[in-house]
Amino acid sequence: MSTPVIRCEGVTKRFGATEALHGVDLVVEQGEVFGYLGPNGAGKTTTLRILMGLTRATTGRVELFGLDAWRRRDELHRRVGYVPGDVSLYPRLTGQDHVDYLGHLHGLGRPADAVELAKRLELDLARPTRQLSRGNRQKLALVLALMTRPELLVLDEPSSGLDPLVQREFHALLADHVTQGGSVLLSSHVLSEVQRVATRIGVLSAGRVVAVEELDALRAKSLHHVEVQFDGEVQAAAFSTVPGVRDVRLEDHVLHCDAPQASLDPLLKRIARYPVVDLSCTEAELEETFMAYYAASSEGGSDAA
Ligand SMILES: Nc1ncnc2c1ncn2[C@@H]1O[C@H](COP(=O)(O)OP(=O)(O)OP(=O)(O)O)[C@@H](O)[C@H]1O
Repeated sequence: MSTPVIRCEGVTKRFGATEALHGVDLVVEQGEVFGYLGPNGAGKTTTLRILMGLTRATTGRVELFGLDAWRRRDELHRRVGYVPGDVSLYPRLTGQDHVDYLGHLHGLGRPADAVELAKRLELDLARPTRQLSRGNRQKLALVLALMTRPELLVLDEPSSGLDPLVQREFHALLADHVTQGGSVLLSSHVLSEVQRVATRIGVLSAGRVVAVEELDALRAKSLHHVEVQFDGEVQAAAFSTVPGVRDVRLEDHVLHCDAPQASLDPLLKRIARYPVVDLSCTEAELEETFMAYYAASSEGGSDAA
């Protein structure tokens, strides 16, 4: 197997009395789009800053392409494009000035890619950055990260300020990056932001990775809302005992419950034991499935952690 693009083992990070990370293990393989999910304060930004060599892990092993993320950070910066959550730009310089400066640092001259990328994201490179909205600053940071054609993109909540059409183009850019052999780590506090692009997700809760899952596996667990009207009295226990079925409620002979795909067949067989008047079954949003499985483990991931 090839060397992972990212490998974290037992990573802890202490800020004085606060321990932000308590033994993070994470592996991202080449060609993956990995969604790093967690509530505010869970430690996502801290992990990303450690990966970028901007701060040092208190303990543990952190490697990019098999190289130590802290000791080899200068060399690694040339291979990684990073978009932080709070983009810092020179206020008086235009987007094009930033492009030219970074192009010069990377020995790229005047990178034509940047103009094309800006066009795709509908960004005007001629304006001084102090005039740019939050979304446009994010777009410029993305252009700057992508124009050097990095092997890995590390993105901290990258699309939160982008409108839906631009988000679609942004996802297409990520897909192009992966087609060309690149990899992506993107953090977010909502699944909906990463579900269209990520192939795997890791869930960070209060400084610990509590789950890593293929997105397809999460889809297979996808909850269905089931509602059944019976012709007479039934007992909740008849349905709550079906494995996987959750949140069983009975109101006036109407059953409401949630069931993952795998539980639908046994649940329907149980329902069929009673006279049914009406029935509906609708698939929940993936975000809802995600919250149902991980909300409990994500509680307590606040800034007070
Ligand atoms: N420089 C610092 N000094 C002290 N505490 C810090 C520092 N940076 C982060 N923390 C603390 O570490 C924890 C994790 O913060 P971090 O910013 O990594 O979380 P996050 O998951 O990125 O949250 P958000 O989604 O709100 O950006 C928080 O409790 C935060 O207050």
